[in-house]
Amino acid sequence: MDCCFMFRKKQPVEGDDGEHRVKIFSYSELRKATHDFSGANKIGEGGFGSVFRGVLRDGTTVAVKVLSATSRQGVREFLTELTAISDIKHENLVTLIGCCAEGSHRILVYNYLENNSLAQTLLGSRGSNIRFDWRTRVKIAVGVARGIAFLHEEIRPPIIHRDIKASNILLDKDLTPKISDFGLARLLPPNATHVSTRVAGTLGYLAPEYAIRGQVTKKSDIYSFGVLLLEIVSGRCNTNTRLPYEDQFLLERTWVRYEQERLAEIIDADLGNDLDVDEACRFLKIGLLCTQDAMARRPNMSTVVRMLTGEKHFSVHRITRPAMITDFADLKVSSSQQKENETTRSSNMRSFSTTDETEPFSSSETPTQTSI
Ligand SMILES: Nc1ncnc2c1ncn2[C@@H]1O[C@H](COP(=O)(O)OP(=O)(O)OP(=O)(O)O)[C@@H](O)[C@H]1O
Repeated sequence: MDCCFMFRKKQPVEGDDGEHRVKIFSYSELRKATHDFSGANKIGEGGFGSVFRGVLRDGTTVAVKVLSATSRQGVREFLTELTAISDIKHENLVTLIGCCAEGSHRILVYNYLENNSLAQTLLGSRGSNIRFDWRTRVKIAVGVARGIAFLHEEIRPPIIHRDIKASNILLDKDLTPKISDFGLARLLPPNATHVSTRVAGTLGYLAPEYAIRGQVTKKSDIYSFGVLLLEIVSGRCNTNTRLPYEDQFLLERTWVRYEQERLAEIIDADLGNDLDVDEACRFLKIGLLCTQDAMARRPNMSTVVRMLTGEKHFSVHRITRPAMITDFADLKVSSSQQKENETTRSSNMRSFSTTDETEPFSSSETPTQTSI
């Protein structure tokens, strides 16, 4: 039998009254809903555990996430954390409906999103019937950016997602993007991270300071979003080892084309003529802005939203090429193009416009670039 667990918020969301409820499901109800967690009902497997499609007694279709790494957490502690997460509601975040914490079982119940993840639909090799036209991609990019901005800037304390990537962007029936897995890092035992368990699918999204030093800040989410944005515009995964070596890494490839002033070649060919090329190139440049090595040079998320929507216009701005970008001598470019690129590479930077020069440099980190 369902019941409701009354909780006083540990970490209140601004503007709320401090009182809220988390729906508690019994293990037997979730077992029934998912046909005993059958293989046929399994829709995914992630670093936190397995995900099953289920139908509740009232007919609601849900996604049931059976957590694997949290069994050491006590019921009260688990519910307290979950209560904080379930308070967080936004159009671009997956809604947590409730949970189960019986014995060693720790299970989360979410709204079911009909159109799967961006990883499976836009980037997946299995193909999908969804047509991601340009306006849909804009809606997805802006929606994800708004969801992250909400987590970073509108709730207290802010939530750093830590794992922004295409498989964590789910799509509802109208292709509205919903970010999943936010706040779940709090449910892990101390010193544990689910990221390392699925590093292959995550690696290309990790900011250098996160990958090398384990340093997690809002700016590491911004970096991951930048990579995701390149994927949305190009329609391809950030890493594709089936391509020739120089094309395998999307961020590198985008940099090469940017330096060659051939950025439009990065845009997904499937879009045909159905797009605004200038807007798509602007999105790619925002992706490059977000993936700069220096955290202070990456814009914050609400600024990214305004850049994407065109409310913040580019005038003069500089993007620094990440140190990891290799030398592209093996790329087949015309000799005149090559010459032109040499000049650009020697300065190890590129410029494009934005009306706000100050924002990306707002932290204490001093940029070392020269003026354009
Ligand atoms: N609310 C949901 N509605 C529909 N499908 C879902 C839902 N939540 C998860 N899924 C499916 O389950 C899959 C696994 O999700 P999960 O978030 O556990 O792992 P992941 O994102 O693939 O990997 P990781 O845990 O490393 O981030 C998703 O890719 C998606 O296909």
